[in-house]
Amino acid sequence: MEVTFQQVVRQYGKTEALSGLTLNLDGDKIIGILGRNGAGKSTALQIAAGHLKPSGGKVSIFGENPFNSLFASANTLLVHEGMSFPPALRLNAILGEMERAYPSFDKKLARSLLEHFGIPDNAFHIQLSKGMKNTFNMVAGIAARTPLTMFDEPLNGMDAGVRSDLLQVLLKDYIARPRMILLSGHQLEGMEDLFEEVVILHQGRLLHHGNADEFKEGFARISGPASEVRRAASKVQVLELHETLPGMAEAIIMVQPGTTLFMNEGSGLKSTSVSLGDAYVAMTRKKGGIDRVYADATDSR
Ligand SMILES: Nc1ncnc2c1ncn2[C@@H]1O[C@H](COP(=O)(O)OP(=O)(O)OP(=O)(O)O)[C@@H](O)[C@H]1O
Repeated sequence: MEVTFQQVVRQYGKTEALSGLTLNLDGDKIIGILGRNGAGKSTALQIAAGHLKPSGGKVSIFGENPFNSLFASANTLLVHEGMSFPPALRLNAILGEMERAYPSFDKKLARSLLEHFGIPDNAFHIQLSKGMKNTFNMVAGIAARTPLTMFDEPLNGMDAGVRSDLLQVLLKDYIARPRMILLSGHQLEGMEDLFEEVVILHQGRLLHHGNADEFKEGFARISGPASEVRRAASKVQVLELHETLPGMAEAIIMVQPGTTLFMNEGSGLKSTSVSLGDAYVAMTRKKGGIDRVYADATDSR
């Protein structure tokens, strides 16, 4: 399984959603596709699924251009909130259609999962609540078992119980039948533990691609008395530093692989790990952050 983007550009009028994205993914893995709002994640996934044509560059999925490719459409599935199904079909009939479209679709698994989540299979898709729609879509995506399955913000609107059950079943099914799964999202709780690799997009380009654990290990959060945090931070690359309580501060810093943070005993400093979500947000935050925006906006009054 190989997905490659070479210098891919995608324009929407004057907006450039992808500005020369180059990325190589291969192997059966669960890969997190992360990035701030507007970074180009959905556009990249829609291009990989063959739903959108790039304005420039080359994309290949299983060695083929996915756009208008029957082979690619039978072997890839993009699950997203805007998925639409024929309004006259009940859920059970939609599952029947998916079974015909995807050779590895497991209808029995899909029906059992719908029953578990209390979604009647004689309902129409349009009648479902937002969380139920996304649950149905994700169930269909898991049961399709396409060699490349992509989920774009799949967990929106779901309650915590449904989220954790779906992620558990996704992991179980992936272990039983490995395939390439791309997962994008902002609410990463529960999801980030599944990622073997992470791809971080920023302003339509690739900012980082690598092993998820190694990426996380490249960051640390130090907190404690503000003067001590500033002293420790002066020796390393700091992504973010702000006051918490009066006289106290915390910073997110970059840590070189294989190095240990040296902190004076009795300094009151504490070092903790940084979640994947906090790490990529810190990495892509504008200088000064929201504190600077607020200070600048209110200074002149
Ligand atoms: N149909 C469209 N028409 C015009 N501009 C679009 C369209 N779709 C996306 N864009 C623009 O392309 C850029 C990338 O959007 P995209 O949806 O790919 O980002 P994203 O990383 O998925 O964002 P989010 O996390 O907010 O969903 C944004 O500037 C967006 O406004």
